[in-house]
Amino acid sequence: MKNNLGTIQEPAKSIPIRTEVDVLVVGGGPSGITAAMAAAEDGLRVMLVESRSFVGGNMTIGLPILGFLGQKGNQIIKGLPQKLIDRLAARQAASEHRPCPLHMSLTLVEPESVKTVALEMLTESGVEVLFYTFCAGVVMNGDALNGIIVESKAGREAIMAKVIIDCSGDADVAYRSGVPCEYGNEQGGVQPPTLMFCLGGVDTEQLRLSVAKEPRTYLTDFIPAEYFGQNNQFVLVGMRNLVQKAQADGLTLTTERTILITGLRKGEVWVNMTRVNGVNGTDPESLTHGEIEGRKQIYDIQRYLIGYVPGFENAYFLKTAPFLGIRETRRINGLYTMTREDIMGCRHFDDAIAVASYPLDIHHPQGGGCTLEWCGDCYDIPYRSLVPQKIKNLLVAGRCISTTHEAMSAIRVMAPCMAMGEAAGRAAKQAVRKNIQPADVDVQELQQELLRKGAYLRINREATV
Ligand SMILES: Cc1cc2nc3c(=O)[nH]c(=O)nc-3n(C[C@H](O)[C@H](O)[C@H](O)COP(=O)(O)OP(=O)(O)OC[C@H]3O[C@@H](n4cnc5c(N)ncnc54)[C@H](O)[C@@H]3O)c2cc1C
Repeated sequence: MKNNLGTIQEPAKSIPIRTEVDVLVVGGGPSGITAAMAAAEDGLRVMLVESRSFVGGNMTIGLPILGFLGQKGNQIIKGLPQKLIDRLAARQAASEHRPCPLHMSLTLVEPESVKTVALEMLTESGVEVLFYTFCAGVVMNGDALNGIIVESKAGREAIMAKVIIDCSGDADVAYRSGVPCEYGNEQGGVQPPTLMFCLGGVDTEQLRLSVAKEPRTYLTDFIPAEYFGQNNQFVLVGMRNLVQKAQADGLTLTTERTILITGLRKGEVWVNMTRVNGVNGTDPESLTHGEIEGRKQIYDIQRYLIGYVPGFENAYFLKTAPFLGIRETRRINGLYTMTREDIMGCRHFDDAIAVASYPLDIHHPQGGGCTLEWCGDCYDIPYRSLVPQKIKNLLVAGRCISTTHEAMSAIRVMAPCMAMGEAAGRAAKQAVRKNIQPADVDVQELQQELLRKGAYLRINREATV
């Protein structure tokens, strides 16, 4: 509460039950899409509730998918996430997994196609998708959930489910049902959000060849200049000297670095350079401030790119992303909390359900800086980090699983989020079939199923085909 206006008593009332399902997935971002598809694979009744009018979450804001390849160059995310990429690639809407010295790999996707193709795959899997519906509460039964309460144009309704998978990114279901959650670092600071935007008319050939030929003028972070000589689709991070020059010339730029992502369409570049520190992604007033401030920053960033960066001379504004990109909010306390040491120690877990390799990548909650640290190989994501404390029939997948602030900065990228979603969906399916709780799922059986279905794990057990 930010004011002293007090509270009112909302009168208790009966609300209709919209439907009853076996598995309910809340949130249709990278983790929710694969969670729902996996849970529905052999006939369970699965519903996916999404507050927006499309699926994809942050896959629709102009970002490359990071995390398919590991630091040694091998592919570590396969299974359903790869199936989505294959389907997109068949429509020229995804690139191959391109190696990148900074990000390990990037997989470019066309945001509008993500919305269409992911929705097609969900409906083909038999998932009932419900758009324009926000999960606003929970229906508790002791330490279990009977369902959730949703708000929509139809008013307030309940959706009942045997197992719920929270893929909201913000742990909305977990938080509302009383799972203990953390927020940000020790001082409560979270990574800042970014309103992505897209420019057209960019000569990306001139951009990359300028960097390759004049590395001292166009200094890049971590990615050697030769890389740009050899790759025509890329993420460019750096040119700090140009940002400083533009700032000295009077432009307002809130980040220290230039971050550009080539689009799949010729001449398109997505810009990841707005930053609004201090936004709380779980508070509408703070989110609104983020949208207003992010939008305000675009004008000077555009002037900077056109005035200082080669290839942007004829660039023009195309569009902003459909919403402010939120990097970090709540994280659940689960049966195991992943730490920085797990990431940097390339830790193996007996209950591994996914393998990731993305570095620790913290956009500082204050200032415009960023810290990156690589472990040199891969680390496992344990099943226990998807199982929340306290509430029985709930699983969590995506960026809000049980990690520290630092570990979250590594596991948050979209390929591992999709792999977690697939594992959570398969675990939920097993829980419903056996009438057991997610915490009691036979993890070896889950791992076998993941391997059989094409996922990648570092365990030696052979998949029984
Ligand atoms: C600016 C920015 C840059 C990034 N850069 C990259 C990058 O380059 N590559 C990369 O791989 N990753 C990147 N990330 C990280 C990555 O995008 C996210 O961590 C990842 O998308 C998280 O996936 P998710 O499924 O957990 O959640 P999300 O992608 O956030 O999806 C959550 C979904 O749930 C829905 N939802 C939320 N609450 C409710 C509710 N109560 N009821 C119903 N629906 C709800 C939302 O509408 C959304 O569709 C970046 C993130 C940001 C913000």
